[in-house]
Amino acid sequence: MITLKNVSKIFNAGRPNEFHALKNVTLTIAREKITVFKGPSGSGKTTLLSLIGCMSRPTSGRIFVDGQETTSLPERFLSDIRRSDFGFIFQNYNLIKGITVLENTMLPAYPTGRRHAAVKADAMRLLARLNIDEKAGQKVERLSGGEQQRTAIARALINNPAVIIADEPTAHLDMALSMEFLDIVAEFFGDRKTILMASHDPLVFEAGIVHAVVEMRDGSILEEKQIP
Ligand SMILES: Nc1ncnc2c1ncn2[C@@H]1O[C@H](COP(=O)(O)OP(=O)(O)OP(=O)(O)O)[C@@H](O)[C@H]1O
Repeated sequence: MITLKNVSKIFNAGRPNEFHALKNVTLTIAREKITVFKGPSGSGKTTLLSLIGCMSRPTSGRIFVDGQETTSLPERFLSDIRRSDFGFIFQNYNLIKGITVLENTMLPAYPTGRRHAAVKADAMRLLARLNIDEKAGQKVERLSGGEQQRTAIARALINNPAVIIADEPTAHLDMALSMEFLDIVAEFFGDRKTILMASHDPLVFEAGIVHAVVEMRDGSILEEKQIP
């Protein structure tokens, strides 16, 4: 379970361009469920996901991941948690050009100190399950959009994190590939992982696999809907 208590984020505090991106957000996110954050551009979805994923810190408020308060941890513990507990799928995939699908998939595992051969075997297994193992040796810049997405999914899974964070995962995909992404989410993550997605895309927030939709507006939560 992930809990946020009175979480606020102010950018450029004390300057003329001070901006309150999140205002006193209190929220409980169920474990092993799929939660989608929707809302207009600028409503705070990405800011919220980056705070939950320990990529930045709130200006005030507290965040707990499975009972552990992440907001009080020093940076070096925070980066350990970020690596072990969270997998990230970014809107533009953030794959590293010039290296292969396999190397991109293995990257988040390097700082964990796991044996190279074991990580490679896991990466190849994931790529095979995602039906992209034939491209393992190919540099990522030559992949199609759907293949880049599947590489990003494999990379997000390599450390077997409990939580997957996907920010606008279908933004660059056509309808068929967006549906494929949702099928992969249902098949791979099912009820074993906590999935948090930010999306404008009705295909995502109206998908049958989604358990909760949190609607955001101007840095606050407008509505929280549990889908039976
Ligand atoms: N580093 C920053 N400095 C200043 N303002 C920022 C910074 N990061 C985000 N913001 C502002 O905070 C607000 C919320 O941004 P955020 O990216 O969380 O919105 P979003 O709901 O994810 O939007 P989108 O759907 O367009 O991705 C925006 O107005 C944005 O300009």
